Amino acid sequence: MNIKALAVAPYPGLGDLLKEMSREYPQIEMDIETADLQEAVPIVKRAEQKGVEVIVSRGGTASLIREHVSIPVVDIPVSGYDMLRVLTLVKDSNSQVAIIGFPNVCRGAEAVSSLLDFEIPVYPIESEAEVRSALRKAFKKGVQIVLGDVVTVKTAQEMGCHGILITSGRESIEEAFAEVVRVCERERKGREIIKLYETVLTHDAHGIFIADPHGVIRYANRAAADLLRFREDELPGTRLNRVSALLHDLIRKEGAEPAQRIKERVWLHDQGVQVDVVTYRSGSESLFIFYLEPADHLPGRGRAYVQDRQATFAQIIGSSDEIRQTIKRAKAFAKTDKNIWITGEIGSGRSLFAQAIHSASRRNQAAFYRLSCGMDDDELEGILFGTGGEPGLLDSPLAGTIYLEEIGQMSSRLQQKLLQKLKNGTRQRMIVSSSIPGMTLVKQGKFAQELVILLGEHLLPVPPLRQRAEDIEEIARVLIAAHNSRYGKQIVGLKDEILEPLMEYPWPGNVKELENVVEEMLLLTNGHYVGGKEAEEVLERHRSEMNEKDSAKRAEIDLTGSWDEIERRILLYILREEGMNQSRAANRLGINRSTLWRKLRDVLHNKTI
Ligand SMILES: Nc1ncnc2c1ncn2[C@@H]1O[C@H](COP(=O)(O)OP(=O)(O)OP(=O)(O)O)[C@@H](O)[C@H]1O
Repeated sequence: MNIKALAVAPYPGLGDLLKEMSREYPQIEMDIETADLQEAVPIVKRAEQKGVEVIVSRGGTASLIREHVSIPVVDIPVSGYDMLRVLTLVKDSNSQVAIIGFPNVCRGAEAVSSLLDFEIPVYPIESEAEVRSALRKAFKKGVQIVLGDVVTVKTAQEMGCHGILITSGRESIEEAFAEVVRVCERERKGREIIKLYETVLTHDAHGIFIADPHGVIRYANRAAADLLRFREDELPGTRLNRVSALLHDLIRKEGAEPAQRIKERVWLHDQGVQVDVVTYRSGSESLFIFYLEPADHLPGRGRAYVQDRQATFAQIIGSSDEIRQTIKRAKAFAKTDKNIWITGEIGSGRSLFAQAIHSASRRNQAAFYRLSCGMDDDELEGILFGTGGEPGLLDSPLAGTIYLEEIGQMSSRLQQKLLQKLKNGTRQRMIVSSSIPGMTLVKQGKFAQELVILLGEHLLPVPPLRQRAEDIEEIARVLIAAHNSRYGKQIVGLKDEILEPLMEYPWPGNVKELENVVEEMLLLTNGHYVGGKEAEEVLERHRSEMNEKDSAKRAEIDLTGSWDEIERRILLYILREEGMNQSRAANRLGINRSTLWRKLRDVLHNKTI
């Protein structure tokens, strides 16, 4: 094996000896530099960058180098022979002698001097800064000759005293060369083992990553990077809270109870994940090893609606003051962990706001569950509170935010149960929506006041579309762009003559209704602009349907006329009842969404109606 080494000799004579002796070790490719203490630092840093595997130096210079490089540093010892040589030299001198030096120099000095029956005081030092005061102490005691390292000798001479360098002889250098070979073999074996472990970890199907107590990721394998949606090389050095606030919370928990092994199920992006955190103690430091395993079966999934991709504030379109103020409030609420009560008309974007708040909150790595309180009471109870031993959403660590739509429809029995649960504390943030404000529901005797207070820690009224008519054009443009690609159209905008009636229409179904109107208009448009007769007719139909709404409500469904007319009334009645939500209407009618759309289109095309 060929070893790339650098020797830093603190005094020139050592450099010469190293050069001469390195010829006897052809496997060590050794560069030799002469530098003492600080002078050595830039030299060794450069050498490390160039791929030098080991550094050889002596005494204080070796110790200093060790602080600045991560490769091994071999210390040329001061052997018993070296001590013997120098002590023999000064033994018969009439002057008082002392040794001042780093531990490697002092080591053995006492043993050798006592063998020679030559009492010699020893002043050990740990750093260059201590040399002067050690010398002063020695001079006070009448010392005239000081034996030591380069720095000791230089300083003694500066202070007007004799200094004799304790040099390292051939035996010490042989010892150092043998150590270079041993250290390199050990390092290479260590590197091989690390490589082997890294290969195993890289190919492990589990996501594995390691974080330090400050939450900085030290290592991450490929599977972890995939689950966390980062590049493998981006993760080391990144703070865990930037990657996932939820996982970061786990180590905060682990930090509090270090003996425990943590097992949690969390929601990372669109994936349920089983997380195990093991604490590894390395010296005084604790490292957290995370094992991530994708978990396919998530409680509540399927029964409650878990949104995989969350909407964000960027998707809320509009530049009216009303919508801007609402977004501003909602963004401020997102920063807190308090429950939010959203009021607003059907289709006004309450659910969009709930999702955007979740996405901007610290819970965004956990799931957003959306449930309608209009569903069967027992089913809602099962999902929220658990059934058959399976925990409910309110006890599931997976749910970050639970959004309950139309909370006003919740039965008083479930209201009481939810109230009890909230009083005992839940892990989830609750967002609820209603068309009627909470306190009005209380006055109507439909809702428990205490629950309104607990769920409405923050109140977010979402304005109806008619109060922000200036947003209509902007929303319509985005809808047109989306539908163009869906229906293969090349529509580029709205004609001015349709914009005014669109802005004047009161939009009882709000943005949801606007979505339907624009979709209908677009389907009937053959040119490049939405407008003209067909578009006006679509709007006219909506207007007359809206006018019919009151009478239809009074008379329920008018059963006069042809079957087509009755079917059309039923379809529109159900659609309106479901807030113009086609999926829910189709569900209620027991037909699929495309059949509903086809029926609506036929009805709309039928000019006889
Ligand atoms: N400001 C907006 N910008 C863009 N799209 C919007 C905006 N507000 C609402 N929408 C869209 O309108 C539709 C209805 O919104 P959403 O479902 O959030 O309303 P809702 O008040 O929760 O009503 P519902 O209870 O009927 O679902 C959704 O497709 C939503 O993406």
